[in-house]
Amino acid sequence: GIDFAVADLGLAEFGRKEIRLAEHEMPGLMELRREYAEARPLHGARVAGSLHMTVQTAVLIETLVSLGADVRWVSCNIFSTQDHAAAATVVGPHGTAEEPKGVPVFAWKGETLEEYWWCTEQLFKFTDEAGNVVGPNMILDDGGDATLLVHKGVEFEKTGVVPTVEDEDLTVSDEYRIVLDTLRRSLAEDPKRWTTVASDVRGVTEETTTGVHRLYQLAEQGLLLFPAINVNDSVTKSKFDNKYGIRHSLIDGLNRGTDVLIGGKVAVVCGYGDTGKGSVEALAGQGARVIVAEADPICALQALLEGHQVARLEDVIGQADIIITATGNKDIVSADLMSRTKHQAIIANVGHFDNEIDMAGLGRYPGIRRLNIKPQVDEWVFPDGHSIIVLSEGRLMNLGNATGHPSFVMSNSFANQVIAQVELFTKHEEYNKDVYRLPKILDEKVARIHVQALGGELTKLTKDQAEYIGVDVEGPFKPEHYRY
Ligand SMILES: O=C(Nc1ccc2nc(N3CCOCC3)sc2c1)c1ccc(CN2C(=O)C=NC2=O)cc1
Repeated sequence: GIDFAVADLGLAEFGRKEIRLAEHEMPGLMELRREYAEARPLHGARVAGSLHMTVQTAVLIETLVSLGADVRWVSCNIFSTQDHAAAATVVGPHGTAEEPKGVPVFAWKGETLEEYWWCTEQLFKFTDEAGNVVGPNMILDDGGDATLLVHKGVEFEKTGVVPTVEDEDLTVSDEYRIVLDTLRRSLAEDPKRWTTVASDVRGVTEETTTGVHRLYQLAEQGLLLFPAINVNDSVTKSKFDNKYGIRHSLIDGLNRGTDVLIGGKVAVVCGYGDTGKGSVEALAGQGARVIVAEADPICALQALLEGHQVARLEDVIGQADIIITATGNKDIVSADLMSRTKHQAIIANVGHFDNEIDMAGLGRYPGIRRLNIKPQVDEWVFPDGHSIIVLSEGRLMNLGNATGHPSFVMSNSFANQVIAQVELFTKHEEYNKDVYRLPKILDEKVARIHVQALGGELTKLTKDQAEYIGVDVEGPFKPEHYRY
């Protein structure tokens, strides 16, 4: 039997139903299963995955398995696991709760940090045919925690010492102390463990900006232990996540959270990058009058040419019925600004991190009262009696008040992941210990599959036309620096 740690295998039946529905909305992954079914290019791959254990991720996992991979999985966030998806992934399409035949998953919603890092450590305990514990030879990462554990492990094996952090050394986070304790324990068991793991790993494919940033830092310091593919910067990943994912789930989150009519209202969107563009389009589509706040003159000009007023947040906050932050920056909406909103104005964040809205400052505002309406929806009442409705406690509301990106959007992201896993596993000799993006032709391949799935008919260039613009008939159609 397989090893695993999930909340409740009894949820597997529900999870399997939602996985089946999601497969229909994830044509990218299902097409890759068909295309690679024969070749099984990931036969022999042992993939350690650290990525939100959701219904969509279950489809990704089962795609890797159908391409021949052996997989172990954890979530990369202590709250993001959908327990029914985790259960269904362990049971598998042909197993039962009594006799699971799926994939070892170590994830449940609401893990403590100690549990989170214990789960992550389980990723590295594959067993080979002879029943020996072996490590992965591929990593699929989101945020870089699996990659971090290997790199820190190797670093401490080199010196033979895992630093003990003196309690008064407050600069070190509690989480880092947990990582050190995890490594100290594992080094005591086997002082060469992580060096062995690292030597087996052919490469890592990374999902998000945070993880990609960490990889570039390791590469710059010459510390990267294996090649990495930056999946985040595939056009069919980040632009689609940010623009089309948010365009869908911003409205979903607002409706589930407040059921407020958006038509006829004034919405202020801070930030007009891909996420802001998706947010503005969705709100304008519902009949809101949208005002954009932007620091970048190019993005601001784009907003104006789309017919939206561009103003400073502090000048228009009093007119706003709905305030959305999508800047990827911090300290966008202060408590003082929130004290000047209309009564029952709604504020929500869909930006990169959780620090766009100053929740700490709001909690310290003199005389403020917090009234919880329902999970992820709070009314904060100011001394003057007016209130503001805050969604997801200022954190990403598309996750807290809705269900994240829709399956079709994740199909694009995860098709890039599968292609990147196949690329690194089968051609790892062609890669140095550096960070790479997928070639544009593969980005286009992901797009082709999804165009076809939506019934689009691509126009074929004649040889003459292709030569005229200096491209191959089959692509790539744009230069590397092209901005879509
Ligand atoms: O982060 C994700 N999800 C998440 C869900 C709930 C949640 N609750 C939280 N808290 C904070 C403390 O107080 C209690 C509540 S944090 C948190 C995070 C997440 C990101 C990307 C994808 C990628 N993705 C999709 O978007 C769709 N399918 C996917 O795999 C998923 C989840």
